[in-house]
Amino acid sequence: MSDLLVASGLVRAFGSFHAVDGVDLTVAEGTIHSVIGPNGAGKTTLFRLLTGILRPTSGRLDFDGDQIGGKPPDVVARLGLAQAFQTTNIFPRMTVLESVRAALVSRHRRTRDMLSWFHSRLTDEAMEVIDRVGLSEFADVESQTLSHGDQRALEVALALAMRPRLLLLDEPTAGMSPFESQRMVALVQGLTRDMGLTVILSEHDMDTVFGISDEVTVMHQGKVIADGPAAEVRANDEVMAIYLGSEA
Ligand SMILES: Nc1ncnc2c1ncn2[C@@H]1O[C@H](COP(=O)(O)OP(=O)(O)OP(=O)(O)O)[C@@H](O)[C@H]1O
Repeated sequence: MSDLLVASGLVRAFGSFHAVDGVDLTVAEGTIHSVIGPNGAGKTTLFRLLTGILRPTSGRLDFDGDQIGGKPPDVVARLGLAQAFQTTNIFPRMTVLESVRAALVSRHRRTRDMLSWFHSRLTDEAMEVIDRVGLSEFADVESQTLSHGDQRALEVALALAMRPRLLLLDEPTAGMSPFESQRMVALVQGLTRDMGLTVILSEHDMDTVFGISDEVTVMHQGKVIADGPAAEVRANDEVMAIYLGSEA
């Protein structure tokens, strides 16, 4: 398996405070890789560095051979690294189909010159993505009326519309019922199994993390304190006792 993403000595400072403090991270293609750690460990800041929302203060970030550190989010997304964001409240009155079509339009950049064949191709492509996340029966439903779990699935669909090779998910099961969480886990596993997608996720629910991940990286105070195969990290008593506490 080749390495799709490699971060080396990644630092992001806010004034004199290092929210991400010399992080090394290697993510192999086709794997599910979780980044965990207590509140304030630096996970969200790390994700913002990966997607280009934040520029690294120093360090290197390579995605499939391209140095992406400091490149703007649209460039990073076009290279194939996309994050599912909580965006369904931006256009609450759009239907599921309209939302995914809009995301596809932004990828194709053909807004002005859309012939009818392009419209129908776009609809087919959108329906494919909607089907992938299990929302076919809700294609014509306004996104604001979807359940919380289905809204998160739509957010994954909007990211998939960018045809990413690497998908970032920040707490994908937050606020979900156990049933909704199981569906999200199955969706993420299907994306890697069927589409060969690589997934990096941050998650507080340890059952989800160790149920789904190939590799786990543990952060604390901006630094990586452990990483490796999920079973090894889970067996690391020090990590479990000190950093995961009663959640372990
Ligand atoms: N823009 C900013 N300016 C100053 N400090 C920041 C900024 N963004 C994050 N921080 C600080 O960096 C540290 C890491 O925050 P971050 O949100 O990355 O942690 P996290 O691991 O995602 O936490 P959580 O699990 O609570 O979401 C925190 O102490 C936070 O206050």
